[in-house]
Amino acid sequence: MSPAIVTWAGDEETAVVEVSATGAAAQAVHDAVPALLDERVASRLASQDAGLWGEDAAVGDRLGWTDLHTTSRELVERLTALREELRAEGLDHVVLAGMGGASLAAEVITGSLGTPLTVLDSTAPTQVERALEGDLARTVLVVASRSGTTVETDSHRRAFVAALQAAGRDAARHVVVVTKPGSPLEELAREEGYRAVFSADPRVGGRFSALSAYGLVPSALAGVDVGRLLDEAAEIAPFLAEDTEANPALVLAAALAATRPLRETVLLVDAGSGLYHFGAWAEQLLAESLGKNGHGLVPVVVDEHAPELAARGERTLPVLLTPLTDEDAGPELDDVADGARRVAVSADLAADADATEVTVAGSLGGMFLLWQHAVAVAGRLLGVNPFDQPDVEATKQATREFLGGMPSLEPPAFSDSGVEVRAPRTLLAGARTVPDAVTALLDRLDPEHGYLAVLAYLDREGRAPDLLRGARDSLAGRTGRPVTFGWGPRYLHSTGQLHKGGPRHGVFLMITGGAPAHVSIPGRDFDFAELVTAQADADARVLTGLGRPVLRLRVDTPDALAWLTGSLTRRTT
Ligand SMILES: O=P(O)(O)OC[C@H]1O[C@H](O)[C@H](O)[C@@H](O)[C@@H]1O
Repeated sequence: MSPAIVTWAGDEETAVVEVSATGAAAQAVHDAVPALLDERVASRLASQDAGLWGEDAAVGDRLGWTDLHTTSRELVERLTALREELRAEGLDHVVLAGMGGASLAAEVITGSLGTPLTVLDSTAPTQVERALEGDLARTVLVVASRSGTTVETDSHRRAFVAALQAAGRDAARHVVVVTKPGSPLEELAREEGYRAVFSADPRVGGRFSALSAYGLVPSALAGVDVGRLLDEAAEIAPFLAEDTEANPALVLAAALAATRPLRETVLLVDAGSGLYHFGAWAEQLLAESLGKNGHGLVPVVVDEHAPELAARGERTLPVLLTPLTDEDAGPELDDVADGARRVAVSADLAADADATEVTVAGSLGGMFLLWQHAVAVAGRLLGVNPFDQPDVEATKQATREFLGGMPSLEPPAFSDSGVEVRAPRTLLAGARTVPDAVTALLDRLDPEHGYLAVLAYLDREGRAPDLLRGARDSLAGRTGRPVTFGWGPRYLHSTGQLHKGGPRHGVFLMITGGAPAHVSIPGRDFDFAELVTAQADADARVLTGLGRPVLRLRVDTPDALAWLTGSLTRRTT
């Protein structure tokens, strides 16, 4: 077995990021990094060489993210001024409407620093209703959408503007927009005279946009010192550009994408990193960047007690997100390979080098940039273009068709204890109870490569998260296979790409429903309840059309949800 690897980068005093790899992950680093050095991949990426992913990959101008720590600087002063201005008017409650890359980073940044921010990336009517019931007189709505056409974000904007007007407010003074230059949203913002418009660098895609206006505007308005975040990224950037074996991005990329056989399940484990929901951000980055053309890694966000960690298979790579502490700062300075900077590779870790594991630690700004570089290089290793998401559109198109009047999916096959069950007859195989229907779905799991995705189109606030977490763990224990969890429609902008475009090994348990609530979307002929239903119907139809097994369970009352999750948990322990 190959010796363990640890590499880190930072100034003379402390490491700012650290990556280690053991077992098969260390072997992958030994095997793959030399070629990355020969091909000068790190320096070419840092200088935005679009040819790194092959002649045919339409990478075009998608590499603007590599120097955001420099180009975003100019935002800092403007944001500080705007925050002061808003505060002076009593506008101190920030709501962010944005899907996927337009909100995940801000959620991590503000959550990690304990700064309050309401992230609205749900179309569950009761959840939207609750957000609208906040103190509107104090609310600043940040509408973030690169394309400017995302239906959820547009619907949230419409609902908020109407609520602000109904509350007698000058709504335009409460709205701040982040979008790309020339988008329909930018045009609308100018027409409506919204408070501020931030034109974000069009060369930066959503999941690579943490350090752009998408991550920085809502965070700064909520109260974060975003200059510090850029400083942290700037500290690590030179190390990521170096064609050396100590480059932590090359080490992480190789550990992720060059194991033989490929460890296709990546367990993202928060081991006390202190970073809030970093796993959810990295999940989108991995799933959308690498999950396409039948290839990809399946990221699974878990805690340290997840059954998947106890039963690590041959194809599972645990990636532990750990805190960056002085004790963790790596070997003594004597071991430093490059005298000028504290960056080194050690081949003699005391750790159990046979167990395959990766650990990653870093400052928040450093972590964003490290992972983006690593995933871009992993795309090259896996032979995919990390900057497109070719399969996301299918569900958007089907959603439009359902909203345009296409009849909803089939009637339920049967109901059991308040749970409506829908699935193709071939999948149900005669099941007449919920537990039997779930067993029929799990029977479809490939024992070597399969994963189960639990997808919940439910109100995310309240008891649902706890109930579903327990059910997820139980299903993972019962099947011995990885179980991912995603809130709909949020996951459509994250793992949705992988479900449809990645390896054909997923089986899908979709849970929908909730209390009846009518929350209208001004100017549209559908409301939030119809929108969320259309989105679930659409994704189920697209997945089924691709031959993926999908079991749909509808629960309309809290009791039915509690019964369902109890039944999933009981059956599995
Ligand atoms: O920023 P927007 O254009 O609204 O897009 C938001 C999200 O939607 C799409 O579905 C993409 O798959 C995501 O990568 C993106 O982050």
